[in-house]
Amino acid sequence: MKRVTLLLISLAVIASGGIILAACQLNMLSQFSALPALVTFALTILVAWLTARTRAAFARHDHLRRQFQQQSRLLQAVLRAIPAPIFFKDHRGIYLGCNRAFEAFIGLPREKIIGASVWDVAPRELADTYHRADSELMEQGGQQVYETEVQYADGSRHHVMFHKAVFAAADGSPAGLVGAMLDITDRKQVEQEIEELAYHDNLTGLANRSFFKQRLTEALTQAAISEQQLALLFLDLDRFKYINDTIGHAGGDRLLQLVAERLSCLIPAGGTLARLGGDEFVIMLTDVHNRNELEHFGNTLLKTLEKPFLLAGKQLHVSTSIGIARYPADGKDSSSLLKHADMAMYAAKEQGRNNLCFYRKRMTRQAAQRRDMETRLRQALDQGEFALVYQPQIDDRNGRIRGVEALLRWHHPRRGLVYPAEFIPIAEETGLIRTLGEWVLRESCRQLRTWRHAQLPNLRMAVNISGQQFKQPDFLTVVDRALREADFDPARLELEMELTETVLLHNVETTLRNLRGLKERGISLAIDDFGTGYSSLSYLKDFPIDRIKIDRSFVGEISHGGNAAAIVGTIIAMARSLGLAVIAEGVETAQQVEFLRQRDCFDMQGYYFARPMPAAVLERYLQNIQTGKNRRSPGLITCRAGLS
Ligand SMILES: Nc1nc2c(ncn2[C@@H]2O[C@@H]3COP(=O)(O)O[C@H]4[C@@H](O)[C@H](n5cnc6c(=O)[nH]c(N)nc65)O[C@@H]4COP(=O)(O)O[C@H]3[C@H]2O)c(=O)[nH]1
Repeated sequence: MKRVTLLLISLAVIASGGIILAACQLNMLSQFSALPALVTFALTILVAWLTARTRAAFARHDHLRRQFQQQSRLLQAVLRAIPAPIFFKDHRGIYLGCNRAFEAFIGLPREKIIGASVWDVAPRELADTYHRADSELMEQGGQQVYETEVQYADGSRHHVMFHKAVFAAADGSPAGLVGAMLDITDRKQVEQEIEELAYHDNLTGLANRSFFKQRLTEALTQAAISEQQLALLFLDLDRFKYINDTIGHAGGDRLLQLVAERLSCLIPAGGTLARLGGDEFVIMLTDVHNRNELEHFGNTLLKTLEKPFLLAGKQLHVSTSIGIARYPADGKDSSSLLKHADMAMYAAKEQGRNNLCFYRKRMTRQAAQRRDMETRLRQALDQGEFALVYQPQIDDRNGRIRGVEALLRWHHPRRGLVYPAEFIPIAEETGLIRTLGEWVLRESCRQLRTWRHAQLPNLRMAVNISGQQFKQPDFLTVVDRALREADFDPARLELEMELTETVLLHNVETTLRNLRGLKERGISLAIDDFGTGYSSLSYLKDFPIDRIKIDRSFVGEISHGGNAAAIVGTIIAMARSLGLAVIAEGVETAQQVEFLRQRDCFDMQGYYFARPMPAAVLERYLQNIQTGKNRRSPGLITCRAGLS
């Protein structure tokens, strides 16, 4: 019993770390025990081994404790350094810890957060949402990621992405969750900007074409389900290109913004306004009941845009053309509706602008013809389908032909004779006018040379030059080539141009250089269609013009009362005071001739005297003049309309 007690004491001493003491005690034990020395030795070894292990265990435990403390400090430092709010909660949703960023988000110190629930730190509604999300995660396990907008304690709002994950207890059961909130406000902003760019027009802030098409497609689906009507109004500002050239691009942009603002105020609920590009706007109206309602709305738009715009302290008047297409009558999908509204808008322009027009099926046919004309026009020159006709210009004092105006005709293989009003605008749009214009210039010069060789009277040749040709930097080279080829006296060439502000303002330097160059060559210049459009008096003074042509629309109205007679009288008086020659075109009646005579305007051109005629017919006429057969009245110079 005594031995056993001693042994136990030894072991206890060894366990308490006293290895030498234990060895002494074992020694003592061996002294007054009867245990053999070998057993004593074995016991001593065992005790020593156990002692070493115990000490190692103590040391390891101590090391682990220190390591744990160090790691814990490191973890705290890492958490503190992370700018994103981080928190952890137990399975009941009680906060176990968080970092500084989370304290800033909640607006409470860590001590107050730990031990609290989400309802203690967030407004009730938000707390409910967070709790729902947390419970879901705890039930399903794994991870949870979602985006939401949150308000920080300082009042600032942020877009955040929550990343949450469940952590497990030692037995593997879910013990709680850890969450991090990544601030994605900047990314959201960039995304929004990209979306803005993708869906909105950045000049006006309105929907752009692709967004509009998307909205339209959705609205069409809806309209099909609810069997409702829908309408598109396609708006295009009249003469916007001219306005843009006149007031500059910054002014043009500002005008478009003002137009967008005015239109925005008129869009009813459910409607969408978009800018498709340039000066094209489109409005979609849903739940449309009848045509009258649309017409009324369209007229309101026209009137609203008619009111002057204030730009850089100046009033600017614009007008608009509107085309209307309806669902389901005029198209069932977004592309055809847009196309048809666009066609109707073109028709509105053709009908004199500042107008609205509903789509009709024949417009599709006309558009196809126009496209066909565009294609054919490109080949027509090579195929020799163009020809010039010549309309005499008369000196009414003696009935002599002073000159002729060369007018272009297109002998279309299927359609027959096509007049310039139909194809010149297309040639101008497509740029083909440059080649065509050069051909006209060369052909008219060549014709004049032929007449000279045929000993026919000296004539002046008036050739129409499009603004586009005139703007070309190599325009003078083209003129020189035509003159050289025809060995032609430039003094007998008169170039007629509609010198609109657009032509003159666009690239003023080239325009002036070309005008001076023509004058240096002795070519005279006339302003065509004077009084219409935007020809302004200042050009008469600033540019080297020789002659103005009074537009036939005024001449035609002379005897109908109204302003036309006064305008014609004023143009003649003004031309005279500026020392310019003047010719009246479109003279059709004896009254008109008389009116012009009384105002000392003797240069005339018009059906009263002669229609435009092919060169061969004109030659016969000129020969008759020489032989005295056509001396009586200028009115006798006739030509069947079919020839013109
Ligand atoms: N109602 C009426 N009309 C009359 C009368 N007398 C002449 N006309 C027509 O008036 C137009 C006069 O030509 P414009 O003012 O230069 O107007 C021309 C001109 O601006 C343009 N054009 C014609 N040929 C050319 C060309 O070779 N190049 C360019 N760039 N334009 C051309 O096309 C316009 C129309 O030419 P056209 O159809 O040949 O029409 C011609 C002519 O046939 C009349 O008494 N009554």
